[in-house]
Amino acid sequence: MTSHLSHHPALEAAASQLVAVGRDFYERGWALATGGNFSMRLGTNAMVITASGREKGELTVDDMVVMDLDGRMLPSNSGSGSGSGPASSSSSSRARPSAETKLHARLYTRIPHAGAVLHVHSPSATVLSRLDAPQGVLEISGYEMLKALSDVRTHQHTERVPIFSNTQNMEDLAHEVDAWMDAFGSDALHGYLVAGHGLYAWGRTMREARRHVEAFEFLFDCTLRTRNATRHAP
Ligand SMILES: CSCCC(=O)C(=O)COP(=O)(O)O
Ligand SMILES: [Zn+2]
Repeated sequence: MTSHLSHHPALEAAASQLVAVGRDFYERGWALATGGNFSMRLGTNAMVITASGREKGELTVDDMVVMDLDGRMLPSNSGSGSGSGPASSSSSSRARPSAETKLHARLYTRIPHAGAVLHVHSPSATVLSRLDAPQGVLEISGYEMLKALSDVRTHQHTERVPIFSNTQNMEDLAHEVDAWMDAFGSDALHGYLVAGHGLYAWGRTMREARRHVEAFEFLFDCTLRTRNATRHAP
């Protein structure tokens, strides 16, 4: 079966990676039902992102929307983002972009090396984000797995994962993320949590972004298990 992307190999390749990550994260329980969204950068000022409201374990390459980083839908034949203006091809009529598109776009704007952004609704991220919401940050140190995060060289590293309040207003949430990066920088940042909602993580490539999500999931799980064990210790 041909898809509406089949004449655009680079875009189709990115869409295939988004389909694959959706299936994998669904199977791991990190993107159940319609929870989560995934994107990849296309050139300097564009990205391809999953359509809103789709079951993330059942995505197809047609469930993708091409957007510029200012929030305009692009024709899906624009590929590298060279096109601009309102969409004229099938991508606009087939699908609306993720409700969280602004958060992805802001990350690509703020972090020029980011090539993929992954958002998951995993149980451990969701629970920890609620538990530590009052502090506004989750601090993790002492685990060898920290070294799976890019540029981390030692288990003694302290990873500070900011936690933002959840809201349905994505402009407000994007503003909170911006303000945090203005205050603390983004160089040491690999991801952030939204309270009661989930995790955002990114990487230079899809492979690195997936590794970061996996590492965070492991670290969140260990953190929860450790807290549980400590609570039940005699
Ligand atoms: C039960 S999913 C609620 C919306 C959400 O948080 C999410 O990650 C998926 O939204 P999208 O518009 O990208 O499908
Ligand atoms: Zn979400």
